[in-house]
Amino acid sequence: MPTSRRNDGHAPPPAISAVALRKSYGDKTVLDGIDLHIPAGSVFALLGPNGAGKTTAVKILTTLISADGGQAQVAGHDVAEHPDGVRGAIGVTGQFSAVDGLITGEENMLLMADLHLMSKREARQVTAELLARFDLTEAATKPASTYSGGMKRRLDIAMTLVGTPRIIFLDEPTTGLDPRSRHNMWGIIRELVADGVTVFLTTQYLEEADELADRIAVLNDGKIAAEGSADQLKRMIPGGHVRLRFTDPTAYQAAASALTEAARSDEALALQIPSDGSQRELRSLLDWLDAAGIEADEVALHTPDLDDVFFALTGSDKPKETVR
Ligand SMILES: Nc1ncnc2c1ncn2[C@@H]1O[C@H](COP(=O)(O)OP(=O)(O)OP(=O)(O)O)[C@@H](O)[C@H]1O
Repeated sequence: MPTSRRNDGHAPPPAISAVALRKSYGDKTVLDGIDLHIPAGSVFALLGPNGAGKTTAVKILTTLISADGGQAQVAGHDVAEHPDGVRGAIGVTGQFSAVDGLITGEENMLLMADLHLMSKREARQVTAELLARFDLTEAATKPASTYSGGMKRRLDIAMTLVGTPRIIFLDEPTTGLDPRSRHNMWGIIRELVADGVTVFLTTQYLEEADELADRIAVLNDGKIAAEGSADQLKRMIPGGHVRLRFTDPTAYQAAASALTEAARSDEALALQIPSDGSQRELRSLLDWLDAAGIEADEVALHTPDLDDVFFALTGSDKPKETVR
């Protein structure tokens, strides 16, 4: 579910925008002209298969590398012309965390506060507040190397928040976390957005984009293959169907001969009938089965999910076990 707040009905000015952004490594074009328009206070998810260029896009927008072409503005600053302005407005937690394992969580935080030129008193106060907010008070005096993966990610985000950035880049924030830690992280991201922070997220998890993002862009072959809300993307591709499964081969054959538009699976005694998932279509199918005296043992409705969209747009095969 999207998490951003929009109270006044007006489109807020973009927190991040890019036009025709390009980047190549040697003769490999990684970004082939991408446009972005990310309103302040929203969550944007950049999805793409491994190697699609997600991290490259994050690196350009966070001024770590420069683009070969195009323009980008972050927090109103041009990334090429005013990188310091961009850096002052953003927080970044990447796949390579800034956490130093040899020192304690608290010391990591104080170090960060030092980098932000805070007074000792302010540093201690901000550190205590953030450690409490991220449920790290108890572990504060233990070396960060002893933390679990979820605790390290929480510390990483807490360190990012020391400078109260208004725009946060999260490069695969939940990769490698167990489901509980992942859900905790989603809660943290929702809280950030509730405070008005803009979140630019890259993720390999379609469910994560579905849960958090107001808008999702699918990066493929250096271009944005599609962009929209999760619902808009799901509507872009066909794939909704009703699946009928039989145990009686005669009933299966009778249904298969009459329902000519159905895709057959003779081995599984199953039929897939294209459907928009509406009550009307479902009722007419069930009425027809009743009238014909055919009984299916299982009726299942499949509406396209983000997985279908992703696999359709990136041209990759959907793993067999997720085909329903
Ligand atoms: N410094 C570099 N020199 C040469 N090639 C690079 C460099 N950095 C990235 N690449 C290549 O650019 C492509 C995009 O990489 P990038 O890390 O942006 O992808 P990604 O979408 O973030 O992938 P993943 O999901 O695996 O993290 C890859 O083919 C990668 O090998």
